[in-house]
Amino acid sequence: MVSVAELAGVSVRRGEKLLLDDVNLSIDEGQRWVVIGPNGAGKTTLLSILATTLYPTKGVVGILGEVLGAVNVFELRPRIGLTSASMAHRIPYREKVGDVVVSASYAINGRWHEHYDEMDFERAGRLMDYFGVAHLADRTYGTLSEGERKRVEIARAMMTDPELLLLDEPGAGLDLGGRERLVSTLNQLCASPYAPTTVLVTHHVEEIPAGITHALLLSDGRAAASGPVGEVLTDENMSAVYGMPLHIEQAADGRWTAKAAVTG
Ligand SMILES: Nc1ncnc2c1ncn2[C@@H]1O[C@H](COP(=O)(O)OP(=O)(O)OP(=O)(O)O)[C@@H](O)[C@H]1O
Repeated sequence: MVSVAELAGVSVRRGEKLLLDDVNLSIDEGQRWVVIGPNGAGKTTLLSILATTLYPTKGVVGILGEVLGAVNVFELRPRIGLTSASMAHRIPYREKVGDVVVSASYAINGRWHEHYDEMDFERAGRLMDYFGVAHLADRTYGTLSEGERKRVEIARAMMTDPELLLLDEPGAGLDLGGRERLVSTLNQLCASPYAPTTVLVTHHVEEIPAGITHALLLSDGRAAASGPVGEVLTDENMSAVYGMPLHIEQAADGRWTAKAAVTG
């Protein structure tokens, strides 16, 4: 197995607070991970480390064969695709959708005078097609619905053909239709042998695509459980982390549901 990310004894401290506390994690090529846990558990902090935008206070982080702190992160970042609320906020509202996607090859927000090859435009076109936003190529990003934006952001994150794809709460703020379209897109992506190793952060088990293979359950900065998704998303683990009796189920089509367990 080729390692894509390896965290050994990783802690992040800010003042008195431990945002991550001695986290160990090993992500291999081809795996599809979900990171789940209550508000403030450290999910975004963990994703920022994987995105190389945050360094740990303690511990060692290996990403794509390089050690964080001993590598030029600007060379590493094009190999990592990221969608997150803070990335999305940096996309100019007046930028055309086609330019939002193609400009990822220069790792910039907003086109200026860069030169793009025909191949860049072809790839952007194929990705917009794949994520169902090709018809929006000439619209400005600011005029899109939340669901359309999320799919454009994922197409953009895939533009550099990343080896690691990080998706931070892509379902946040979507209505039922938008969420279902997104899950269906992610199902397709996770099932593809050509898709990069993926790490998805979500609050809702209903948003976990069927092809997810592994899960990390974070609680108060610590890894409460990690490993194959079926072994991590159990009634016992989820109830302990959320502090209430929960019942978790995976349907035959791979979709997960969670609800309060009926007691008494
Ligand atoms: N600079 C900072 N100083 C102190 N505490 C911080 C700082 N940055 C983040 N935190 C705290 O660290 C904890 C983890 O934050 P993080 O955003 O990683 O959690 P999360 O699991 O992504 O949360 P959510 O589900 O609410 O998005 C939170 O309690 C947050 O308030």
